[in-house]
Amino acid sequence: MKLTLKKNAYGKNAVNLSKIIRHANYHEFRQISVNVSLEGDFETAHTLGDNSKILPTDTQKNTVYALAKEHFVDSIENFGLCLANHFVQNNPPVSQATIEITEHPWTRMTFDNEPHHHAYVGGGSEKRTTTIVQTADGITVTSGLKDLLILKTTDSGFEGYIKDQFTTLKETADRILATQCEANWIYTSHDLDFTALFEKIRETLLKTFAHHKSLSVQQTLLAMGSAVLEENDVVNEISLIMPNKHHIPFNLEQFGLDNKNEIFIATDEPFGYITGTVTRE
Ligand SMILES: O=c1[nH]c(=O)c2[nH]c(=O)[nH]c2[nH]1
Repeated sequence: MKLTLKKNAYGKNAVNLSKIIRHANYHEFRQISVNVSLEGDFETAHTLGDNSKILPTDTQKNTVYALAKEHFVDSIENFGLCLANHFVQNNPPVSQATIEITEHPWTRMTFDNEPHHHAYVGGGSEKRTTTIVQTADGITVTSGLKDLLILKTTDSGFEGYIKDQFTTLKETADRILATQCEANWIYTSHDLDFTALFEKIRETLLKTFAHHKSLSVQQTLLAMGSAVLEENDVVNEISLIMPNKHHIPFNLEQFGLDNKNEIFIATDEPFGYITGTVTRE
């Protein structure tokens, strides 16, 4: 029997790095987690144990720290582009480098409307993300956010669905809509103001979620993705993951009380899992 090694990749995950950028009048603090993954001509490492084409993952990790000194100065996208280019350009066996970066946000403490010089508060669950893929054919930049907790207390309903012998869910024209949103969008170029675009796209996602008269998570997901594409020529496609974090009205009638859509059980699991990709025709 002849067996072949198909797709293979290797790299270093969770290279956790923090950086102080000392400006004249304040310290900027950044914290990121980097995954490096290389693909290419690594068959003989698997078949013969010949490591002559292998750049050790330990070296990959060191490269992230070393290049951060000069090159992690603004967006995670620009740092990712620098890393991907380094691995492809300096290692002939590498045909594809994939760099994933997650940024853990820190914001400066503010007292009497004045940001403190060097003290920070963690940014909560939300994280900014990017994935850079570089091959001989080109570079793709996919950016996004994850663990963005958003909720609205009205302008959301869910009615008119299939009912069968197992249906117990009550139709509602007024419910809580809550999700832990992940979004990933693909840029048409790798020469952009990534931070300004991130802020703009995040704002569009939030604004659309807030203003949409939601008949379902599915409908809101499409509205959010469509708004991003309509407002940003430099985005080709966006994928959204919007788990439905249920808040179920609690039965107060058992205590002779009327629940006017005020008291809910917040349930973590199970949760609805709604995903979708919106693209240009
Ligand atoms: O917006 C929703 N979409 C569904 O598909 C669904 N299913 C469900 O039980 N509740 C909801 N809500």
